[in-house]
Amino acid sequence: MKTILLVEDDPIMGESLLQRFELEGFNVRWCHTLDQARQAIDEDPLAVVSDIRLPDGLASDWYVNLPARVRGIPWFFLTGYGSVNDAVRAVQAGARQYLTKPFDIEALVASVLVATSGRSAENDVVMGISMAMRQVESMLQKVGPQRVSLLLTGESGVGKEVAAQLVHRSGARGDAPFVAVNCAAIPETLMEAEFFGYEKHAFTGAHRAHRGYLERADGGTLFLDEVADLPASMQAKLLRALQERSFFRLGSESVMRSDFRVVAATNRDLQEAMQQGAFREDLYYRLAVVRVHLPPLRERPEDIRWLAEQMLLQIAEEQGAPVAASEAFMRSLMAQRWSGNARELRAHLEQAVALSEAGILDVLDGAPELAGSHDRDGNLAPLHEVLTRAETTHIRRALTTSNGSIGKAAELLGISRKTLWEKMKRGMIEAPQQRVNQP
Ligand SMILES: Nc1ncnc2c1ncn2[C@@H]1O[C@H](COP(=O)(O)OP(=O)(O)OP(=O)(O)O)[C@@H](O)[C@H]1O
Repeated sequence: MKTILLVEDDPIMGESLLQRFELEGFNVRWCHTLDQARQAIDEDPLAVVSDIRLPDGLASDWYVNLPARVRGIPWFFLTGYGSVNDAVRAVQAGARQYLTKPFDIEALVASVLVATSGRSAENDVVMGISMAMRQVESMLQKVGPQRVSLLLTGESGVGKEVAAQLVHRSGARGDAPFVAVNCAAIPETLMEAEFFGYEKHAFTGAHRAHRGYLERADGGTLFLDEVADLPASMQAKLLRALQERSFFRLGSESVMRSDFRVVAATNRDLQEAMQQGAFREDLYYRLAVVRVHLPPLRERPEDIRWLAEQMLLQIAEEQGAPVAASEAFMRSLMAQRWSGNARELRAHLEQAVALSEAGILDVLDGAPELAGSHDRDGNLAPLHEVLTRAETTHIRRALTTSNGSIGKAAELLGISRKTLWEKMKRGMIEAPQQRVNQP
């Protein structure tokens, strides 16, 4: 049974939380004192929602002294203004989040739902909780096991690769390969060799044989990102290989066979590319047996909070240290447009965590450029220094969001490529390495 432990001595607050969580289908065990809670915690609830100050003591003191296994349950603390420090201490010891009263019940419910779905259901939501993304996700799960070709469309950073991986997981054996190829990042001269592989001595510099992407994807998924960037010659060769399900390594005459599913992705308008003759129609129909469009984040604001919470959990796991965000911080995220979509959100969160104290995110961390607004003696820094720092931070953020592409970053920033170059040179900012292909 999905039980939530609610520890709250205020009868009105307790009653409304009880009703709200029951509405979500949870069974709620409501305790009014710490003493009652100490007994109820042994019933292994899915999550705990607890006030800090209770008639018989501080819930945060109780929490920090619990064994790690119990602290690993998702705990949410509700605090009045006076007990924020206690809540922060609890978060540092592993609690999921604290919300300052008066808080938004919907926000608490959304966070609890995210935290508990990961523990109870095998089929977690992966793409988003908005209606649009739920439809996307159910479509992906439906086509998963069918091994038909799939074309994912949507702006840069919306999560097309995440979608491709979901399809891969829902269709293939657990250990089947997922080979991701960024078609825009491979020089045209190397393309054939990278896709089809080559034999030793096939060309000058081929010191040993090499398995191409098609071969490596055998039994699994070949993910062709930025597929619109495939040059015409490669489009023709790829089409042939897909149709015949076979190909030759460069320098070899023996036919290679490889059985894989193709998932292609593009942020460009392929219809237009076809009309202009830049993309082959026959290849399009080969790739787009099913077409799924991922809408931009600004069209589904209800996913922002959900995504941010997923990402903060991932970041905390990667860093091996707890991360928690205040409600004000979450609201500041929801107020932004995220033209770089999930990728921009992720970059923003990583930066906020890096600049935060002990992984606790508050509104100021959402504007990290202000972090250096005082010198060591506490004096205000000159305006030009603060502005320069803000500019540098923001340019770095755009470059991360654009995956290192200067053209895209300039577009996001609303300045010309040349201006961006100049600013990067002046601020000694280097573009991060573009992600090439990760097998
Ligand atoms: N549903 C999600 N949950 C968690 N993280 C996500 C989700 N969707 C996207 N992200 C994160 O956002 C970033 C961009 O996602 P992804 O690479 O899938 O976008 P994309 O649409 O393939 O971008 P591009 O078109 O530029 O290749 C990644 O860091 C990814 O982990």
